[in-house]
Amino acid sequence: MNTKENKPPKPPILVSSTSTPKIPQTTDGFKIPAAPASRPLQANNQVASSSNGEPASDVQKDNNKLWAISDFDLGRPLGKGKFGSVYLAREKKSHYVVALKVLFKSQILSSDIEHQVRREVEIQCRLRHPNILRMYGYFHDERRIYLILEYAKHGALYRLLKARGRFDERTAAIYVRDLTKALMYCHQMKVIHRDLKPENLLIGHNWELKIADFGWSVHSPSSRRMTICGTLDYLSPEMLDSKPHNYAVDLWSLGVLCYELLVGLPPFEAKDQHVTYKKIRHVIIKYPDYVSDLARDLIGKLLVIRPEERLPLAKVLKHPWIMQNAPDGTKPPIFDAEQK
Ligand SMILES: Nc1ncnc2c1ncn2[C@@H]1O[C@H](COP(=O)(O)OP(=O)(O)OP(=O)(O)O)[C@@H](O)[C@H]1O
Repeated sequence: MNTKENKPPKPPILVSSTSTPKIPQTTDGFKIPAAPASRPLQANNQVASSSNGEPASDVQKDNNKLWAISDFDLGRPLGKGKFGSVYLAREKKSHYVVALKVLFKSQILSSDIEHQVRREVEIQCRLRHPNILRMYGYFHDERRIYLILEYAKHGALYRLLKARGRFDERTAAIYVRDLTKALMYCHQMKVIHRDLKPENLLIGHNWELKIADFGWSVHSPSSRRMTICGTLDYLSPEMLDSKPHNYAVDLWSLGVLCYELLVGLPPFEAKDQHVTYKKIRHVIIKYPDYVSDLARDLIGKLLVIRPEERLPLAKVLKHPWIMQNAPDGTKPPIFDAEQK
C-alpha cells in the first residue's frame, strides 16, 4: 500500500509553490465523504445544509465537514464532456489532487438526465476496485454540481489508442484482463455498466486502466431502456432491440473493446448506422490478418447473439489468449510522452 508506485500523484500544477505538499499515502487517506445513496441532487445550495430541509446527513455526522468549491484550488481543464467540464483540482488542506467534474444543473434538467447523474453518483461512490475510477463524493451550489473524482493522470484510453493506432496483443490482453476483473467486481456488486467504450476508460498513475463514467449503469437485472443518442458500435443486439437485458451486455461490449484495442476501430463501425445495426444483428466481423487466432477465438466467444451463450468473465480470465499474453502479475505498459 505504501510503495512509492501507489502514492497518489504529486500536484503537477496549480500553485507555483516551492513547498512540498503533504499528500496522504493512499487514496483512503483522503477524507472526502461518500455521498449517501438517497441524497437528492437538486437541493439548493450546500449539500445537506440544515437550512435546505434535508435531514442532517451521514456526511455531517461522520466528518463534520461539507465540501464547497472554496476547499479546492482549481487547475487546468482536463477535458470537456457533453454536460460540463473536468478540471484538475487540489484540496487545499490535504493538497490531495483530484479531478473535479463540473455539471450545470440547468443543462441536466433541460436534458432530462437528472436520474442518470443521480445513479452515476450512487453507484460510483460505493465501488472500490483498482480498475474503477473512485468517486469520493459530490457537492453543489446554486448552478452547478461538482463530482469529486480520482485523477487519472494519463487521461482517456481513447486518446492513447488514437495516437498509437492500435495496441499489440500483449497490451490489449492486459487491458482486457484488468477490465474483466473490474467487471467481475461490478457484477458481484449487482451493477451493469452498459456503456463500455474507450472514451469511458481512463489511464491511472501507474498506467492501469480505470473504468469511469457510470452514467448509463444500472442495478441488475434491468428492463430499463436506453435512449440511444451516441454510437451504436458497442451496443449488444438485445439492447439495440430494447429488450430486457442483464450482465451479459457487458460481455458483448468487452468483445467489441477487445477488437477495437487490437485493430483501432470497433468491429461493426460503418458510415451508415443502418449498416452498423445489420452487422451487429448478424455478427458480421472482419479481422485483419495480424489478429491472432487466439484473439479471434476470444472475441468470437464474447460476440454471441444469445446472451446466455457468451463466455463468462471467469472463463475470459482463463482463456489462453489472456493466459499467454497477460499472465497474472504482468503490468500495463508505460508509454512515453511522445507515444501518448
Ligand atoms: N478523473 C479524470 N482524470 C483525468 N481526466 C479526466 C477525468 N475525468 C475526465 N477526464 C478527461 O475529461 C474528458 C471529459 O470527461 P467527461 O467525463 O466530462 O466526458 P465524457 O465521458 O468524455 O463525455 P460525456 O459527456 O459524453 O459523458 C475525458 O475524455 C478525459 O479526457
